[in-house]
Amino acid sequence: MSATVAPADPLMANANIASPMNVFYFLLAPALLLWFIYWRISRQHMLKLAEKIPGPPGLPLLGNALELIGTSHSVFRNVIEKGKDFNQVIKIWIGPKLIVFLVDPRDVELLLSSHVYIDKSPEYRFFKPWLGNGLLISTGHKWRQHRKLIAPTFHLNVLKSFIDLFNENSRLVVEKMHKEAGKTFDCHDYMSECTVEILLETAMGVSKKTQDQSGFDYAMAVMKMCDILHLRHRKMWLYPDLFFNMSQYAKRQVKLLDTIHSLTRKVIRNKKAAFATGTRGSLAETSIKTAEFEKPKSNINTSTVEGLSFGQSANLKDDLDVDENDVGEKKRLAFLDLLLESAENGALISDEEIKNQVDTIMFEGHDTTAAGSSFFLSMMGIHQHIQDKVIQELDDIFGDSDRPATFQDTLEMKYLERCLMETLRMYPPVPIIARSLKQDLKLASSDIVVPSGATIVVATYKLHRLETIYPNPNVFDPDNFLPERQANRHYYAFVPFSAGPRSCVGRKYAMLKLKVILSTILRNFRVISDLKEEDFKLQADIILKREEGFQIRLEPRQRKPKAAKA
Ligand code: HEM
Repeated sequence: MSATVAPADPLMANANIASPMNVFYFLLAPALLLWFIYWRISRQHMLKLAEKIPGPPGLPLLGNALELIGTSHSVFRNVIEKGKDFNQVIKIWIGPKLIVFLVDPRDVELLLSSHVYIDKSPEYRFFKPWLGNGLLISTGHKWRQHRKLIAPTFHLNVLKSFIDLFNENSRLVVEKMHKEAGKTFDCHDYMSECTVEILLETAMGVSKKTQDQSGFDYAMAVMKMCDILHLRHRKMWLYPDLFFNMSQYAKRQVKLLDTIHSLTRKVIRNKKAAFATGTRGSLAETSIKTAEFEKPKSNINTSTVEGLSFGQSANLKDDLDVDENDVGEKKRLAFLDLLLESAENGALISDEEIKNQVDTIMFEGHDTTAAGSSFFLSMMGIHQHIQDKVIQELDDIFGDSDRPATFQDTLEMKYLERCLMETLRMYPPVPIIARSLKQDLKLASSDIVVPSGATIVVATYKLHRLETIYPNPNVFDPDNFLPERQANRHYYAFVPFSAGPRSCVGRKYAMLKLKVILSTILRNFRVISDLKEEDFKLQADIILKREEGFQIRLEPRQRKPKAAKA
């Protein structure tokens, strides 16, 4: 038997029905419905245009999201496999998010050469706590202003003055590698440490002489921060800040960022004090001795593909390609010094922004070069006949001397340069470049219009392996970068450093540094790899790497004296 108990006071019953919670739920349902209708209508344009873009089939609501679950390597392999059926443009859905991949150089040109499509995709926000509004993620007026300020600090004339530091650090890494001789080891650790050390000295002016424990801690923290960022890109459940902040990685990130930002602030503080007391020279270890600038010999650097020496496709000019004379005496300053001087003169950039820019350079300059050099050494280890030719070239330049490399020597490393470019073709350290579209983009290769609101991606890895552009694209062939072959290719068919207004500002720096480090290693060792390229387990979190590490062996080698000239 059950009894229904009537409320003693009917007024109380009405009050319960109209309680704030009930009103909230009562209004929530129609509000959600209205929002959903608005959301659907606002996406009509995108959905309509997306229908015309080819892509693999997906599931309702989830789209292709399930294909991005698995180990980093299996996801990479899966994506490459699925992409084989599409040679111009591919669409995927990750839930409600539309992502469009470009692989045709004409479309890539349209996107990268534009001054309109310069906004980075939302995933770059993971970098925010570290890099703030640095060059990599900023946009609009701020980005333009800072890019204009920073590009001249990477001018070749400035970079030439770093050669001694590149040599010194290369010598140190060779010394350290000697203890690995004969053993199989992961060369990435060595390349990583060496590049951070070089950046500390060249970008921030923290010299080894004045460096204390904080310099070492900083280098370690930069490397570990990169690991956390990679991990966050790999694990989708860590995408929302809410979940990430609850994870152990967030706590670790806070500690690492404390180490990193403390040193950046300290260096900026010291340099500013030195500026104020007029003792800048002693602290700014990287200041430039203009008298040391060498002019290249007239027969060098005049080919139609001269840009190659510095990682650019033929005929592609950007804001790093100003004439030597365009960079006046005042601009011949190292990175941090120039930024501080600009701030001193009341310009454009606050202390916080300077910190963001220095942190950005440290991040961008580190992992990319470490991956590029490790892939290069792996390639040398696998392709012995190609390594023979590089070694021959180096012996022709240096003979049995162990003198440091000069800028002039780096220009003569033509074959090594081709091997480096071929490495960047097959294993571009930045395997995709992503933008957020704020306006529709009509493609050049077809009638397709990519709608605003989509994330648009240049699939560099795939672009660099198109059979229509590179015959035998999966074969390591440095002759792909012979001047005549390069001249006959679309100049947006090779974009390891991106291109156009948002191209890599450190391109020339990277090429010069890599030539010095890699030539120094190959003047001292022969590289051997027991693994073949088919064994590589590639993973592309942010930077392309090998899941199994970059395993190589080194054997000390005897340099040959220069052959007597006839
Ligand atoms: C092999 C080495 C390198 C490769 C392959 C590489 C590649 C790239 C690519 C593809 C971009 C465009 C990224 C995007 O749009 O999402 C980029 C941007 C950038 N890179 Fe590099 N990079 C390398 C080395 C360096 C070095 C050594 C530095 C500094 C010392 C540097 C500093 C930067 C900066 C500041 C940007 C942002 C530029 C802007 O948005 O205006 N990079 N890099």
